[in-house]
Amino acid sequence: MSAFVGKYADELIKTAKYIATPGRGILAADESTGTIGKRLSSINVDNVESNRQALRELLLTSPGALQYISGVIFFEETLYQKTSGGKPFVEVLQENGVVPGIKVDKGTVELAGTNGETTTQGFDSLGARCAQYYKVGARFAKWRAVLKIGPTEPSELSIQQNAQGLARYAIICQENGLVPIVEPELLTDGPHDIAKCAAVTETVLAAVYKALNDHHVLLEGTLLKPNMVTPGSDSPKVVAEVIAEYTVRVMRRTVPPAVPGIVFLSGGQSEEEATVNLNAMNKLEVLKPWVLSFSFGRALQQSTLKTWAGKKENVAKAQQAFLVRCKANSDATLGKYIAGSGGELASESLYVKGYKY
Ligand SMILES: O=P(O)(O)OC[C@H]1O[C@](O)(COP(=O)(O)O)[C@@H](O)[C@@H]1O
Repeated sequence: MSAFVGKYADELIKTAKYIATPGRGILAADESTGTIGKRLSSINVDNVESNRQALRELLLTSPGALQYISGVIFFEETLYQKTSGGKPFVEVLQENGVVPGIKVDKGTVELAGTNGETTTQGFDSLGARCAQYYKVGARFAKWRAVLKIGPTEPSELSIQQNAQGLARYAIICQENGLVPIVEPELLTDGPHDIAKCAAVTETVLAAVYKALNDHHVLLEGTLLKPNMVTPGSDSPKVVAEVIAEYTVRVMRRTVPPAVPGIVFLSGGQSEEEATVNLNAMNKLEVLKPWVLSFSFGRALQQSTLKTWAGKKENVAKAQQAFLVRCKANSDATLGKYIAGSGGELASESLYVKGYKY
């Protein structure tokens, strides 16, 4: 049987295509309570709901920024939050032509018998949760599978479990009207070189697309959120043009043209690195049948977070920093970013060894 064509098929295709509009990308503001706690503690701010709300309000009401953003991923708590003036965040997005999205996974657990490999949880009542999120305005979802590169990793077990998980999640979303963002992230930790990352990313993506096909997922109504292909964190760095060449080659070998957009995660790269790498991919003169854009968390928020530092009097300056990064990444989706023009804090490394999300 070919792809599932449920009642939402046309809408899914339209939404996925809209999110993948050149010049726009996704703000990943879906940090779970634990993850946002780490970000807030880096600026000495308590991880309480009012502070989480304040940070998200700062981002979403940033003057001019949303013109560069086509979708925002929320954590469940944020989906139901409002501005201090009482307007639901979902409405703020809708008024600006931005699609609200929701993280539906429930984090990772260790696969027994492996060297710390994981699978992602969140299938309990997933269909009902998706239906409820659709009711309150969400139109796309995200589920993150995490794999690592090591001497014997990723194992076949981890590749298969994570590919099956992503595919099962994707079809449940589509049955309920949400465009699934399929996110198989290979962590950057390790001494491997870029060729190794390329080989492993290729194998993992091939398994993911086989599983999506097996589960009858409508590819036109999906988006892919992969890691960029880079050397491991303990290996010498390479220039953006090399990263672009390896990354686009792997995508060309594995991602069907039916997929409208590939929205990269930033995975601990500095804001500037992530933007420059995306820009280099879009400058490559080879056939790229999908839009190449961003779904950055840290690489869109870091200088904003630092500038804000939890203080009301810094909000306007922090919003200015956010606008600069949004515009920089928008330019990068068009291959028009001028390196170094994206703010002074943007080159700071965001990599943390063995980072637990
Ligand atoms: O563990 P969590 O809380 O789901 O967070 C993982 C984060 O990683 C992402 O998938 C990608 O974020 P980065 O661009 O910072 O790597 C975000 O969408 C998400 O907030």
